[in-house]
Amino acid sequence: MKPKIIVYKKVDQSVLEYLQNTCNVVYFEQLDSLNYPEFFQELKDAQGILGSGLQVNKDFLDRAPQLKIVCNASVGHDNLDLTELSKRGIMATNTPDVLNDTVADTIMGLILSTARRMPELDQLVKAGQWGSKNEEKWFGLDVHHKVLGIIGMGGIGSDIAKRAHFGFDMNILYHNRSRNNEAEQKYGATYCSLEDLLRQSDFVCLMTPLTPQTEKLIGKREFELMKKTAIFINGSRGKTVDEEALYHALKTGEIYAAGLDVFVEEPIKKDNPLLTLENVVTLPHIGSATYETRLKMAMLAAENLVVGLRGETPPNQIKSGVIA
Ligand SMILES: NC(=O)C1=CN([C@@H]2O[C@H](COP(=O)(O)OP(=O)(O)OC[C@H]3O[C@@H](n4cnc5c(N)ncnc54)[C@H](OP(=O)(O)O)[C@@H]3O)[C@@H](O)[C@H]2O)C=CC1
Ligand SMILES: O=CC(=O)O
Repeated sequence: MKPKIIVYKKVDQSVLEYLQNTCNVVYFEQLDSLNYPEFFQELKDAQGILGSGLQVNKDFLDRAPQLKIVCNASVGHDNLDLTELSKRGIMATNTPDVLNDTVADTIMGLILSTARRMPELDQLVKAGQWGSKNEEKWFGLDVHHKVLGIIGMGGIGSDIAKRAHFGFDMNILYHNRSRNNEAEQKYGATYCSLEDLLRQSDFVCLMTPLTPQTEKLIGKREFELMKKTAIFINGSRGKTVDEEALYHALKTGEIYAAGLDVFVEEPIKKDNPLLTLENVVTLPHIGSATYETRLKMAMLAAENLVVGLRGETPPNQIKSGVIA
């Protein structure tokens, strides 16, 4: 008999067909309060789940006694309690690398749109406020030849560095817990302490995973260390930043602007004060969201699931109990 699995996010038909070759697939295009009861009913005898974002913790796993594998269609896996999964002998997988270029493109978009204030000026033009020829108040900041500090020079960070180095002649600083020799050699990236990076960078780009060590990694003190003309970009997870401190830094001119793809609460609440600021460019967590890349991620997650349920080691197994 084919093992029962649940896919809990919208995926391409080709991914479903691939999974259906070896699995009995229960498909939820998306989960909401209406179909949660049905989802948890199905979970009781499911051996695998595939999707992204569900908090897979002790309570969840208590409701999934047959589970053998949890496949994130994302590279981030802060939604998974790896210790609890490991205790129960349940495999966990993610989808690294296939999204690096796409996320790096998004980050470059945030860098350019914050520095050159594109969304703000777009609104102005559409509102019929392009009164005079060219106003100094529309000026922004250069990107080329500036210093880009990348906190989290991993797969995505390296692809951001590549674009910034070859495309924009930027000087790259980075901070990790360990050195990234490849980024140093290929993109001339210079390793430095977090403090030095914050002081020297024109653009500070946060690209670490969310872990206990990176939660609120950037807060009041870190914004104080940044240049007044610094632009802060967050492509990691909302909780890596103290959002109140970020609001204060933007509101008081401690930093120039921010480009944010991720937030503490997603979807962001309408009354979040960050949304009142002109010097913030927001995106709805769409770093990897192109048709091509989302298909690759879903297919990779499906391959991990099929291999894992065959009793073999999936290509992107996350080390048990290890946080990033
Ligand atoms: N906005 C979006 O749509 C997307 C967001 N993401 C987020 O980006 C994150 C990174 O993805 P990816 O590049 O593939 O991951 P990688 O594991 O390839 O890179 C992560 C980097 O962060 C560094 N890092 C980890 N912990 C710390 C720390 N405490 N202090 C400083 N550096 C640290 C690591 O280096 P070292 O181990 O040496 O410290 C590594 O270089 C994901 O976990 C996810 O949260 C990913 C995809 C899309
Ligand atoms: O946020 C997206 C991811 O892949 O992680």
